[in-house]
Order: sequence, then C-alpha cells, then structure tokens
Amino acid sequence: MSKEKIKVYKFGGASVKNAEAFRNVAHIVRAYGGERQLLLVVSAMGKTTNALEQALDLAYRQQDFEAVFQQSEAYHADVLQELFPSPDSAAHRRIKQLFDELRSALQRISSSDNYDKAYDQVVSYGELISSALLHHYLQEQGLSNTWVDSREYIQTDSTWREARIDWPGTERLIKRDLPPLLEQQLVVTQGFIGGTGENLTTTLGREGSDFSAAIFAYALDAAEMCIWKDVEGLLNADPKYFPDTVCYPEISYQETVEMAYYGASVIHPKTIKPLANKHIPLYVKSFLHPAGKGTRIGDCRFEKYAPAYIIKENQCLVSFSVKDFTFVSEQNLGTIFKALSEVRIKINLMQNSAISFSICADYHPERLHRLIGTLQDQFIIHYNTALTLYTIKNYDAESLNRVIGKKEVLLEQRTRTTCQFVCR
Ligand SMILES: Nc1ncnc2c1ncn2[C@@H]1O[C@H](COP(=O)(O)OP(=O)(O)O)[C@@H](O)[C@H]1O
Ligand SMILES: N[C@@H](CC(=O)OP(=O)(O)O)C(=O)O
Repeated sequence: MSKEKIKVYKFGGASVKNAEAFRNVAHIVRAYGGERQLLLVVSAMGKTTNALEQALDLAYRQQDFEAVFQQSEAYHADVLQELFPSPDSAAHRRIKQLFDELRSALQRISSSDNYDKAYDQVVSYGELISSALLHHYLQEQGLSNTWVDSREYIQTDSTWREARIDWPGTERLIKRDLPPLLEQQLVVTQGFIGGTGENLTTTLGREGSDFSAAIFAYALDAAEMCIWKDVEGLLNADPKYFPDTVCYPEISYQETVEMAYYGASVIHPKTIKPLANKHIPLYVKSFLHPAGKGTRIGDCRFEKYAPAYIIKENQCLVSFSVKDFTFVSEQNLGTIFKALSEVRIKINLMQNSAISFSICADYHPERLHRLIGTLQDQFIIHYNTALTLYTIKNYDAESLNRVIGKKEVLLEQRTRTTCQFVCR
C-alpha cells in the first residue's frame, strides 16, 4: 500500500483526560480513521505533565514527593479501573510497572544532578503511561494496534527539555520500520519525547506533542495530519478570553505559523514547518464534535482574514542601557543575545533606542536573575513583570480599540498587518 495513505492523529491531554475521553478516542478512530493507515500520537493525560514537574521539583530539593506522586497515580488508577474492571489485566500490570519505574527515577534524583536532564527522564513518563493505556484500551476494543516507543525513532541531541531533532536519522528510522507496521495495524506512540544516541530520554519543549506528530507525518510522507482539540478548529482568538470567536474553515501555513509564533497556544509553533515542507495538510478538529469540518491548514492564500487576537500573559519587559551613554552597538547587542541564549530566555518582542534596548519575554524569575547576574557589570538593567503581550494580526481600528481600550501601554510595535502591545 502506498505511503500516501498514511494519516497521523494527535490526541492532546484534554482528549484523554478521563475514561469517557478514552472511549471517545476509540470512537473517533473507528468512525473517522478507518480507510487509511493510522498513526496515533498521544500526550500525557490531562494535567499530568504539570504534576510530574511538581514531583520532580520536590525530589530535586530532596523534599517529600510522595503526596504529589500518589495523587497522580490515583488519578491514573481511577481511569484504569473504569476502563479495565479486572485488576489482573495486562493494562494494570503495565501501568503499575511504569509507576514503579517513575518512583525509582524520582528516588534516584539528587540535588547535584543536572536538573534539565533529570526533568526529561521523569516528566516523559506522562506520555509513556498514557500511550500504554491507549494501546491496551484500543486493543480491548478490538482496534488492534502496536505500541511504539517514540524515543527509538525521534532522534535528538541532548539539549534537555528542548531537544533538537536529528532529521536525517529520525526520518531514516521511521521510514525503515513504521510503514510495514502501519500496513498491518494501527500504531500508537507518544508525543513530546525523543531519545539520544546514548538511549537517554529527551523532551521537545512543553506542548511539544503537536510537533512530534508533525515529525512522524513528515518522515512518513503522510497524506494528512489531524490534531484533535476541545475547540471547533483554529479560531481567531482563544475562546477562554474572547466570547465571540470565529473559526477559520481554511487558512495558510504562513498565517498559522505566525499565530503560533505570537502565542496562539492551540498549535505548537514548530508544528507547521515540517508539514509545509512536504505540503501535508493539517486539520484542527474538535474531539467533542468530530463530525464538524474544523480547520484545514495548507497551501492556500486569502487576501483578507478576520483579525486574530493573541494574548500572552505573565510577560516581563527588560531594558538594557549602556552605562556611559554611548549608543547601543552591534557589539553590545551581541553580548545581550548571547546571554539570553545561555539562560534560555526567548524574545517575544524587542525594540531599541539610542541608548537602550528592550525585550519582552515570558517571565521566568530564575532565568531573569541569572541574566541580570551575567550582564549587570556592563548594562543598567530595569524590568517590569506581570505584563501581558497583545498581538492583533490583520488589525483594523475596531479591533485595536476592542483590545487595547484604556490599557496602559508600555511598549508598542506595528507593521502593516500586525500590531503588538505590552500592557500592564
Ligand atoms: N486561536 C485559537 N484557536 C483555538 N484555540 C485556541 C486559540 N488560541 C488558544 N487556544 C486554546 O487552545 C486550547 C487547545 O489547545 P491545548 O489546550 O494545547 O490542547 P491539547 O493540550 O489538548 O492538545 C483551547 O482550549 C483554547 O483555549
Ligand atoms: N504533555 C506535554 C506535551 C503536550 O504537548 O501536551 P498537550 O498536547 O496536552 O499540550 C505538555 O503538557 O507539555
């Protein structure tokens, strides 16, 4: 069978948050996935990744992580119990084994370990557990499938927590093994995680499962990919902030990548490039209303899109001034960029004047203090926190007024199509 027939479905945390959600996944796979070879990429259940981060923090500080661990274990046990009433099923044994491994991993952590490396070894269990559950549940429902360990396929370097993909190696391994498996039956694998040449686990960045699915779709030359979400499709704003959103029936890769880059959290920003490079359409659909049309993202072009509103909270605005009133030079900027990269602060917006340079970034107190420590001898540094970055794409007077109104604007930037405001 041709590879053109392969389809990749990604199910995020919200779509596997309880037993009912797992039943719904089985329904979607049966009702909509049938005519093609299907790869399922799944994230950790509900808010499991946050819980594992909390357990890791406690373990790293040599504090008691048992309560957090047991809460997560009990959450999974409830779902397991509802899906597999018999306690001696293979699913129960496998999940118990994974939680035992996770507890040992947490117990082994010492405060002298590399935190980011330990993070990847621990937090990856969320996806290992959810994918094992999905594998057993689909199996039990008569949907035969193979569980595949994505760490053996998504090959990365050891940039812990934000691993970089070895594209040729990853593509070779996926192409070698997965098409024959997919010809036989469904394949279930994990989002978010990869592996190094030394068989250590890495993660691809928070919310990275969309990206994982796109990597598989790319390497498989899939016919299409679909991410199943709790919204109707790609909307012109997050419905958690705006009551009257509109859903784009069709939108271009470029428009989408820009929205994701500016912070539309519905799609991980790295997802689009691999798909666009191979012209693989991406569907965003609702797992709550799977028969809905959703959004098709692809090679299309429209003159006029509805204004899109993107909100990024918990921002900080940092300004660097040169101490002796000389201009901010390329050399100074080079020093600042190098320090930002070292402490892993990503710039969301930047602006310079004659003697100062400002950036807006997600607020990570510990990273910011390390940055200040590195640069305070050379620059006068001021910062504000608790700010919000508003981006309006395809703006007009009405949309600007709607969002900014009487807010206090600390920094503003406009192009012909996009407006950005950092507000208190
Ligand atoms: N432009 C947008 N269109 C649709 N949803 C958006 C948009 N911007 C932000 N969101 C938010 O993204 C959420 C879905 O993404 P996410 O929670 O990451 O899904 P999952 O983790 O299940 O994959 C929605 O519930 C919605 O609040
Ligand atoms: N579980 C990871 C990866 C991920 O992509 O999750 P989700 O698909 O639920 O956003 C996270 O929470 O970051």
